[in-house]
Amino acid sequence: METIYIAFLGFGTVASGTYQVLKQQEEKIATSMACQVQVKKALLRNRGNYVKTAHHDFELVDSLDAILTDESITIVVEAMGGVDFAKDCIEAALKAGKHVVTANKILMAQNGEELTNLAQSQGLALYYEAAVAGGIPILESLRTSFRAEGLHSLSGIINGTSNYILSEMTDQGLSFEEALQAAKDKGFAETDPTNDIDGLDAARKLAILCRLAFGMTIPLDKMAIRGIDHVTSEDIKNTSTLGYLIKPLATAILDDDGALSVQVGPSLVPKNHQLATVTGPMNAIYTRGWASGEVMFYGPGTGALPTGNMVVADILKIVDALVHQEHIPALSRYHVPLNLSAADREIFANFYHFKLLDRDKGLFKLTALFEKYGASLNQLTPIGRHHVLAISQAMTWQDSKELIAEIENIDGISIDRIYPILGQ
Ligand SMILES: NC(=O)C1=CN([C@@H]2O[C@H](COP(=O)(O)OP(=O)(O)OC[C@H]3O[C@@H](n4cnc5c(N)ncnc54)[C@H](OP(=O)(O)O)[C@@H]3O)[C@@H](O)[C@H]2O)C=CC1
Ligand SMILES: N[C@@H](CC=O)C(=O)O
Repeated sequence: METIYIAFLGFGTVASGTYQVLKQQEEKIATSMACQVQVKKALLRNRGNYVKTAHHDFELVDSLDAILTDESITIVVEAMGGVDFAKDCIEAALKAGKHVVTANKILMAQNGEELTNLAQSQGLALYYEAAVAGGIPILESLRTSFRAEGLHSLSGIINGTSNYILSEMTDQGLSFEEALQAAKDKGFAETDPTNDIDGLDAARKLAILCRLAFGMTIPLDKMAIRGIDHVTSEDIKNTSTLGYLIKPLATAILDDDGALSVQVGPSLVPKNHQLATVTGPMNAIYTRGWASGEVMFYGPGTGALPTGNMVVADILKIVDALVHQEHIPALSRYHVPLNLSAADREIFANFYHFKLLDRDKGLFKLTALFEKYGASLNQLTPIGRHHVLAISQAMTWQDSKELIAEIENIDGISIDRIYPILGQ
């Protein structure tokens, strides 16, 4: 039976999960693929950090060349993270004629198009299923199962740390700081959790999703990105009384003219919506399409085995094509020129949390202002003595900012919060 050899670049959480799946399912893989898949080498930066307790049957090497010049190695798995060195390694591996699998979301969000083009020009695979929502096979589903679908929108909970933090604040009454510490203790958060909290991690994953779902490559500076660190327990309580949960959502909505609106940030999800059931560190991607209707993909967004399972799926896709001498399909969609919403990051609906210091005077002025912007105060609920919550439909982000600026100038009102609402 033929053997296909692979090499790891880095051997941390994802690589060791990948190795574990390959070893544990060795027989099943060999039988179903009519081919054996074996790890031959792993590039390590610091052998001292390598966990010796794990049994391994591959060679540990210190230089990339030891992998690139080994002609028996067909597939390179980049599992180091970071941008510059990882990019150099992937380019070098492709130029050396090796197929590449990576879980690197930062690199694939930033340089995905360029690297995919390089792989395609070489007739090689560059697969990165594990880069978005770790254990959920969403990218391949978008590429294959939704090939003929015209998606209208995609909303995802694609950062497990921020979902865990907001869930703990909602369900256990923890403060933001307590919930963040718990996320660190449980290993969901990155070593430096800044990008989990400020929305950048989810924005990178959304950029990758949009390439596969809508064919558009979106630079991160064109997205409206907000973090979850300003969410307070009071907001959670107040919005809950109105029937909403605050969730870390990444959303892309395509309008009838083909313009995409993209945003990431804490958003209000009606309690009876499927995305409201996605709690703790779990991830989900909810799509609405012309033909498929509503579909939700749900699963773990992180962890050695779930993520390793997706890396193995990418490896086996390549193995399958090699064994059957088939063309290697590119993990990309037809390219559509970037077309962001004319209204610049339109938000379907907004939620405002006001403190009316002088209730009667404030309310009068607030209603007049909303009228001026063509928005509606369609849910106005006093909470406590001076709090009022209001929801206005379908405002643009630019209008929202202007409205807020005007509100802040009114005596007797202080605006505390603004949250978008998941489009119904
Ligand atoms: N963990 C998860 O659940 C998920 C991770 N990912 C992505 O997968 C990738 C890997 O993540 P993860 O496994 O968690 O990271 P880890 O930190 O656990 O592992 C990274 C490994 O790469 C090694 N490494 C880093 N830089 C170099 C280098 N210059 N040369 C050689 N080896 C190097 C590290 O070595 P050393 O020990 O010396 O630092 C370590 O062994 C990242 O891109 C991450 O974003 C994606 C989805 C989920
Ligand atoms: N820190 C990330 C891990 C996976 O990408 C998250 O919390 O989702």
